[in-house]
Amino acid sequence: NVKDVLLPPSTKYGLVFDAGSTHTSLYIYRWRADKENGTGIVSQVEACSVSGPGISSYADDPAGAGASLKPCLDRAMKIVPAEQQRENPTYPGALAGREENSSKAEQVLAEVSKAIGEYPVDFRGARILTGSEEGSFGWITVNYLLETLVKFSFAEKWEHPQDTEVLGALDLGGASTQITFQPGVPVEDRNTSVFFRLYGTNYSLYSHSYLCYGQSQALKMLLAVLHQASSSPQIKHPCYPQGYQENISVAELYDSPCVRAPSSASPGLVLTVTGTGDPAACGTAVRRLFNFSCGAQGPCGFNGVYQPPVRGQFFAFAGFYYTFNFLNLTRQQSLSEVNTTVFSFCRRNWTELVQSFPKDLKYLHTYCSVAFYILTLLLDGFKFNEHTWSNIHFSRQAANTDIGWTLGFMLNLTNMIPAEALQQVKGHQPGLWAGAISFLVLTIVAGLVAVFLHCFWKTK
Ligand SMILES: Nc1ncnc2c1ncn2[C@@H]1O[C@H](COP(=O)(O)OP(=O)(O)O)[C@@H](O)[C@H]1O
Repeated sequence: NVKDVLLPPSTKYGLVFDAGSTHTSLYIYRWRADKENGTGIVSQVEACSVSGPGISSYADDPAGAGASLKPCLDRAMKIVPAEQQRENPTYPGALAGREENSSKAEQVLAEVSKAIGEYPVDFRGARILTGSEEGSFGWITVNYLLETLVKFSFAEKWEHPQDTEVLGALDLGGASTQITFQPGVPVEDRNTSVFFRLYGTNYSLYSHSYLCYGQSQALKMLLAVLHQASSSPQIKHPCYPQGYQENISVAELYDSPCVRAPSSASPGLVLTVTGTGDPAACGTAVRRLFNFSCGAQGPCGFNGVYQPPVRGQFFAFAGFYYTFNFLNLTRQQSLSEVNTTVFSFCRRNWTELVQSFPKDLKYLHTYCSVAFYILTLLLDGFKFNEHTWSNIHFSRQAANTDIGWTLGFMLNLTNMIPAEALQQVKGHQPGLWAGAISFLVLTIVAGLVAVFLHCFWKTK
């Protein structure tokens, strides 16, 4: 078995931080050499949520970012056996985000590295992931976890993993969204082309990350569009439930580069946003966030970005999952059933919603907007249609492990998915084995910070 051969001789742990635009988590992974029990595949032990918002919110308080990680690091130290912390104390680190040269991001990174340095782990430094890496590592995670499922369900296929169709990955974060898949045609635009050689097989992927098209920023853009269409500080919001009302200042609404404030707007002005619960108008408003015309340069996603037609099965996770899960739409319902559910949800009034879902108040007012946003993004943006719709699997987890970039990042860092076919390495290059295994022994910490807000603040 491919994966068995690569395993370290005992249980190892890897820690990866994911500091997103809206939240931060520490993922604790474990893998073992034990053939009978789990055949050495990586599994997630725990995902610890750092209290408070994403580390990126700490751009003006880098020390606070370091301190915010401590409860999760303490938790990890309880899980990873003490002797392992000292014997195998290497934890590579990384920082998820966009702009490597943002000085604020660097400061946050430095503080975070300092905080991790106080723990008995060998921290290898954090770095910022590009949007394309975020998409690609998500794709590796999905396909690593799904291969495992194939192994157990379709032993035959496992013998010939190259016969198994890889899955595409759809990730909806707070600030950006990524689409990554293996198209049936050559990728014509080098900027969106990603190449991997895994287990001796070549994968030529399409991957693109759309900045500002994550869930939180999209909702902000939507509100800005509605504000600019209204001539008064009273904004009617067709995607918010009837009876829902909130106030937001012009300064808060335009605090990100995803939305450009009109010159006439005075920052101190407070806007009153009132829900009208009108699904048809909501759909129309959401479509205004996109430019769907492709121009002359061939197939595209949206805003003129090249994209070959979607192909194969897809996993849609993070923001794609949360809202669809809330609406009970993660069971492969048909597109028409999804539309009916979303329309009728959008017509429910706020008082009734609050009574029905008292535990979901944090996001309750957003579910209609986000449902329309997801439908528009997938159908008009990524160009799924009523036939390919059924190829999208809305999931948070596979094999008891959260789907996101962190696992793929760790697998890549620890070289757990080798580029070359295993027989070759095994048969002819024992030295590489020692190298691979000792590298595995150097466990992990990784990941920090989607630096959106920094970038935003920096560009301000
Ligand atoms: N339970 C939930 N219901 C609805 N939306 C959610 C829920 N949890 C998180 N979100 C939103 O989903 C989006 C994506 O989440 P996540 O992938 O954690 O973002 P990031 O990593 O960019 O912080 C964010 O905008 C976040 O606010």
